[in-house]
Order: sequence, then C-alpha cells, then structure tokens
Amino acid sequence: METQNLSFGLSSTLPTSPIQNQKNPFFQILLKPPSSSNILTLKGVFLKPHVSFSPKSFPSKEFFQCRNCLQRIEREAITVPDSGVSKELRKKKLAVFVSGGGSNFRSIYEATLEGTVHGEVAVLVTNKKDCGGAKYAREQGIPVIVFPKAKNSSEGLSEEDLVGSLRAYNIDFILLAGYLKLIPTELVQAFPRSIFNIHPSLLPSFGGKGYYGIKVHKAVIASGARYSGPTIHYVDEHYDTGRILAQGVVPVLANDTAETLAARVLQEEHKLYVEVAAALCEERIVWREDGVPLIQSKEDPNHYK
Ligand SMILES: Nc1nc2c(c(=O)[nH]1)N[C@@H](CN(C=O)c1ccc(C(=O)N[C@@H](CCC(=O)O)C(=O)O)cc1)CN2
Ligand SMILES: NCC(=O)N[C@@H]1O[C@H](COP(=O)([O-])[O-])[C@@H](O)[C@H]1O
Repeated sequence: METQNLSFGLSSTLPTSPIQNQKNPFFQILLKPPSSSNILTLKGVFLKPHVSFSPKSFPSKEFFQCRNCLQRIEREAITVPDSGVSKELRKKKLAVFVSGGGSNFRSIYEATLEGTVHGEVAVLVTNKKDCGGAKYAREQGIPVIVFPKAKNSSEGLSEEDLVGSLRAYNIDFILLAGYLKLIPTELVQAFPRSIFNIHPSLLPSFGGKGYYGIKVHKAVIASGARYSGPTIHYVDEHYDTGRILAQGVVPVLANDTAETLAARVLQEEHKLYVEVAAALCEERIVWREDGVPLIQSKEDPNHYK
C-alpha cells in the first residue's frame, strides 16, 4: 500500500496538509503555501484544535490571521512517557452529552480525576434533567445544561444559547455518550472536528435513525454477526455517518441475549472512550491524506491506529 501523508490535529481547510516537524517540542507546523517555494514555519504557537484559518493568502509574516486569533495559551506541562520529552499541553475542557445512566460519562470523568485524560469535564448536557448521568454530575458539582427544551417545559436552552454557553465554558471537545437527540447543524458547524459520539456497534453496520440502546444489540444478534463492538466517530449533521476514529471488537456468543452482549460491548466502550479522550487531550489525532483520522500511539509516535 502506498504510504500516505499525515497532518496533525487542525480543523483547517488548508489546500495542502500541514506536516508536523517532530524536532520541536512545541506544536510546530510546516505549511507549504499554495504558490510559494518557501516554507513558512510557525514555532511555539499552539493553534486550538477547532481553529480554522483561511488559506487564501499566506502572509509573509511569521503568523497567520485567522478566524480565531492565535493565542499563546496557558499550558500545564505534562511529560510524554518513554520519550522523556516534556511536552507543554493545556488541559482541555470537555462537554459530555448524556440521556441515560451515564456510565461512559463516569468513566471519562474518573479518568480526568486520575490524570489519565488530560482534561476536565466542564459541563454536562442532557435532554433528560433527571437521568442518572445528570444526577451524578450534580453530585460531583459539575454544571448541568438541559438541551433541547423538553416539550411543554420552559427549562432548557435554545440551539443558539447552547453554542453560547459552550463557548463561555471554553469547551474544546464535545463527547456524546448515550445522548439520544440529533445534534443540530448549528452546533456541528460551531465546533468543527471537535464533536464525537460513541455507538455500540461496528459502524457503518447497525447505525442510523432508530439504532440506539438495546435495539442495536438485538439487531446485531438477529443478523448472526459473530463480532460486535463500539465505534467512536466524528459527529456530522446526520446520525452515525461521521468519520470513524476508533473501534473495539468483542465476540458475539451463540447464547448471547441482547442484554449480555450489551454488557460486553459497554465494558469495551468505557476503555475505548477513555483512550480516545486521552488522545484528544494530548493532541494525538492525525489526519491521513485520504481524510481518515488516526490516533498516534503515546508509546510509539511512529505507530498509528
Ligand atoms: N448530528 C448527530 N447527532 C447525533 C449523532 C450523530 O452521529 N450526529 N449520534 C447520536 C447517537 N446515536 C447513535 O450513536 C443515535 C441516537 C439516537 C438515535 C435515534 O434514532 N433517536 C430517535 C429518538 C430517540 C429518543 O428521543 O428517545 C429519533 O431520532 O427518532 C439514533 C442514533 C446522538 N446525536
Ligand atoms: N446510538 C447511541 C447509543 O445507542 N449509545 C449507547 O447508549 C449507551 C449509553 O450508556 P451510558 O449512559 O451508560 O454511557 C451506550 O451503550 C452507548 O453506546
């Protein structure tokens, strides 16, 4: 298979892929302007992942004008294990969306407390204000936002107010974890390449409208599939059609019920979402030339999956 070019972590619309230069402990980007032989180098400047900047004209200046201003952001140093290199990274702010018990939310939250995930859950969003996830968030002192408004209820935010609130919390990444409502286009566009969802099957199989919760596992068993597992994908305007970022695999046993399979998949979900959240917060997402997102290994930077 021919080797592909890789570019790191930006939601840019660059005409060419930026390439990370790993010599520089900071996030150095070598950008090949569309019509210039010289290479512009940005050193020591960290671009927030959902910054996108117009590639229309590459200024001769040392930095880019972009939709969101470039900013030197307070960072908290973490040391990348094995390499021994101290890489400065800002702790990322997470918004988690739930509709039910919230076991994935709890796994992620506990991982932030342990330091496995270099982030903090700044806010929980739910369409069910009394669901298990919301109750747990309140017990932990995490702010809870209701979205969308429940029918015949005054409680809950509009789409516009939700975007404004998430901006006010300086959210870097939105993690859907058992959230059962369609994320509106307005929110998808406000947080490009920054919204993720976990689905309890190997997408693209058994996904889309109507495929949620136990219904997914019933369909998997009825199909005779021998394997199942969670998928974490980017969220776009439709259910379960965004770019796949990570998957886990579990066996489907001959005597499985939907409930026993669901329990096996859920265990794998908890592991997978913590791994992905850790990679997001450590800026280890890499975009292959053909548009497939990959996760760079923490232990071996030359290994991707
Ligand atoms: N814009 C997006 N929004 C959401 C996505 C997504 O990929 N893009 N993922 C879902 C989560 N999900 C599967 O992973 C999912 C959730 C719900 C449904 C569904 O059919 N819902 C029912 C309503 C269910 C209810 O209100 O109890 C429906 O829309 O009729 C399918 C897939 C989260 N949002
Ligand atoms: N299509 C969406 C969907 O079915 N999501 C699924 O809802 C469950 C939520 O569990 P949790 O509330 O305990 O994290 C999880 O199994 C998740 O994959």
